[in-house]
Amino acid sequence: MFEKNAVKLGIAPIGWTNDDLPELGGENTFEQCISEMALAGFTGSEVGNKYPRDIPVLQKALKLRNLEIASAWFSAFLTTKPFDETKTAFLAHRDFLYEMGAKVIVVSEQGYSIQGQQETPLFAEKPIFTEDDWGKLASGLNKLGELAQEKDMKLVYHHHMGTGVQTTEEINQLMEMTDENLVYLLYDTGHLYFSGENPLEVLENHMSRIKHVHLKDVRPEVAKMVKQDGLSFLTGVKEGVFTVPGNGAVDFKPIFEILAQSGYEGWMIVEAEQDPSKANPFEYALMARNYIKETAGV
Ligand SMILES: O=C1C[C@@H](O)[C@H](O)[C@@H](O)C1=O
Ligand SMILES: [Co+2]
Repeated sequence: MFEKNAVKLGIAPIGWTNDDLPELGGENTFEQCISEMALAGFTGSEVGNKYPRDIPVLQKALKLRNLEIASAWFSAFLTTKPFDETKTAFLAHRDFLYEMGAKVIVVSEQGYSIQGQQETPLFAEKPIFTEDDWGKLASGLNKLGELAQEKDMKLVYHHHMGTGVQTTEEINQLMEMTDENLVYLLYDTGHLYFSGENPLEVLENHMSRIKHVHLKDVRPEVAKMVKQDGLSFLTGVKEGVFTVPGNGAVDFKPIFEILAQSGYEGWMIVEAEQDPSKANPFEYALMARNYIKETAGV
């Protein structure tokens, strides 16, 4: 399957403490979270709201557990705010990640996004970008991609439910409109499945630009309920739409095969936001680790 040492496996803190819904996992500490990640067999993580921002403190806590920072989420507002506002915030984020040794920067456009709105129906009210929005987004991302390149880092774009870049068509458009040497793609299995896309089609279309992977699974009955009952993204999360790979409807076997055959190198991050009082994060982290070993051989 994968070449030896080609991929590194991480897990996002969002299963322990959820930045979008701070009431989920408020009781879980930073130390518990990173200790359980390491104990479950992961060597990397993204950054959550409980992580110390003091670089030496964070580095020491991670080193003790043989963990690295793979990346962290950045919200861009290229369609709705002056470019310089996003640029200033991006530079601070980039420099923090650079100091932490990360090689990729996760960026998602949040202009007009409904992902953080508790009551807005996800499928009915998803934003659709105008030509002007697309132009601002593409040129802004190219500029941010250049800033990432200054530090020998890569900008990886996170397509996301409830945003203007969600569907296969929108991902294709973004990839066409941006510079292939400046803007790369984060491939998130769960968002594609939830949206009703074919995850394999997106993988095959854009393999050469995929430089970061989120392994997220979906409980199909909850996804169906969110669509039929006009629920919001966050209600879907609270109801358990997402879970760890192997516990839902996404077929990971062909996904791992294509990634491996294409020579993918980089992080695969398990990312399963769900209510930790219903889905014990350590138990689910172990389930994910075992499933990846069995299915992907890493
Ligand atoms: O990468 C991600 C970060 C989260 O904040 C987001 O809402 C989640 O769904 C995701 O895929
Ligand atoms: Co993700």
